[in-house]
Amino acid sequence: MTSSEELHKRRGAAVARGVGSVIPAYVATASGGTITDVDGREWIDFAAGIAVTNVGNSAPAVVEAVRAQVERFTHTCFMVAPYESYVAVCEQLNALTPGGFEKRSALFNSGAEAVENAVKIARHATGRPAVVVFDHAYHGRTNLTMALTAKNMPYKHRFGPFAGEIHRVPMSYPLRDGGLDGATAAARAIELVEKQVGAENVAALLIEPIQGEGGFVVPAPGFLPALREWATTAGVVFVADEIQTGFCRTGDWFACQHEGVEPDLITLAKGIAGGLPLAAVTGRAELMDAVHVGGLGGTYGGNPIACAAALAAIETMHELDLAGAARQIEAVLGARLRAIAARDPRIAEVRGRGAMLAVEIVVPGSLTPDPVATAAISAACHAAGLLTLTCGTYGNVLRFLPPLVISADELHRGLDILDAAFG
Ligand SMILES: Cc1ncc(COP(=O)(O)O)c(CNCCCC(=O)O)c1O
Repeated sequence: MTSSEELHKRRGAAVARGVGSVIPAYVATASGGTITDVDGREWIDFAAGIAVTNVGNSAPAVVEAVRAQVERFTHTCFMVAPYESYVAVCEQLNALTPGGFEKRSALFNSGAEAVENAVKIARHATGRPAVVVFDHAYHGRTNLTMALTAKNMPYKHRFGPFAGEIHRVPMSYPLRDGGLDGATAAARAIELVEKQVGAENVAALLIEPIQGEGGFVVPAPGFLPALREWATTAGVVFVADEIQTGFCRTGDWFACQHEGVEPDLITLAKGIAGGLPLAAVTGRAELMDAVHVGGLGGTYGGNPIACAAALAAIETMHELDLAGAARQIEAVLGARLRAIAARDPRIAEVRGRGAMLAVEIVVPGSLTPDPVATAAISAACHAAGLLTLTCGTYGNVLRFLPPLVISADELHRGLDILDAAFG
C-alpha cells in the first residue's frame, strides 16, 4: 500500500494547497474511536471528522443501509423523481427537533448550504433584509456564510466583497466579557440591534447554541432564552445553527434543549448521517412553506444514499442512547481536563457540554491568548497518536470531539496521551 509519505508527495502535485489537513497521515480504515493510517499506525480519534462521526466511523447500521441503497439507485434528484427516504428523513427531523409546532424540512448537502437556505427562508417569509450574527460565529465558507462568519483568517481573507445586511453583535463569552450574566449580555446585543439596525428590519437572528470554530464558547445561562424571547416579540426568525452541536453531541439531541429554547428554524448537518454528506433546514411550517414552489432545492440535496445513512444513524442514536453516552463522556473527559487545569496555569477555562468540551490556553496569570502553546500541545498529542483539533478566534482553544461510541479504553488511552502532552 502507498505510504503516507508517498501520498503526501502526490498530494503536493495534485491538490490545491488551500485545502489543508491537520495530520500528514492518510487513512486506510476507521471504526468507532480509532483511525488506522496506510502505514498501519493507529490514531485515537478526538475529532470525529469535526463532530461528524457521532455514531462512529463505518457504523454497522450505516454501512448496511448504504450498501442496500446504492444497489437499488444512486440518484434521481428529488426535485425530478422523488423517493421515500427523503420524506422519511424530514419526518424524523420534524419529530426530533425542539418545538411541538407543525414543521417542515428541506434537505441539502453541506452545513453552509443549509445556513444559506435558512437565511433565504427567513428573508422570504418576513420580507425583511437584515440578519443578526455574533462575534466568534462560524457558519461556513460560501459568500453569504463567510459574511456571517466572524474570523478573517483563514476563512474570509481576500475572498470579498461579501453579502450585505449582515450585522454582528457581541456574544456572551463569560471568560472574556467580565462574566456578564445571560440576560445582561443579551440586553447588550439587543440594544445594538435596535439602535443600529432596527428590529423591524431584521429577518433572522442566527446563533450557534455553543459556538464551534469560534472556540467552543458556551453562553451564560439565560442568554439564549432572552434572545429567543426578544425575537418572538420583534417578529424576528430565531435560527439555531446546530450543525456542530446537533445529534446528541452535547448530551441532548439538540443543544437548544438544554435551556428549553425552541428555534423557529434549525440548521443541521455533520452528525446527521454518520459521515455521508447531508444537511437540513427544519422549522415552523408557516415559515418553510412561505417559499414558492421551486424556490428551494439543488441537484444533490437529500441524496438517497445519504438519506439511507441518516435513517440508520438516527436509529443508532436511539438504540445506543448516544445523548446519554455524550453525558458519560463529559463526566470522564471533563474530570480529567479539570485535573490537568488544576496543575497547569496555562488553562484559563474548561468548558463545553457532553462530548463537546474544550480548554482555553492563555499566558499564565493573564487572559492573553497563547496560540503557540496551544499548537504545541496539539502537536504533542498527534506525535503520540491522539488526533486533536484546535479552534477559536485567537487560535488558543484545544477542543475535544470524540465519536459518541468511543470505548472507555480508547477514551482513557487518549486522555493519558493528552495528560502527558500538557507535561
Ligand atoms: C456551526 C457550523 N455551521 C456551519 C458549518 C459549515 O458546515 P459545512 O458542512 O462545512 O459547510 C460548520 C462547519 N464547521 C467545521 C468547518 C471546518 C472548516 O471548513 O474548516 C459549523 O460548525
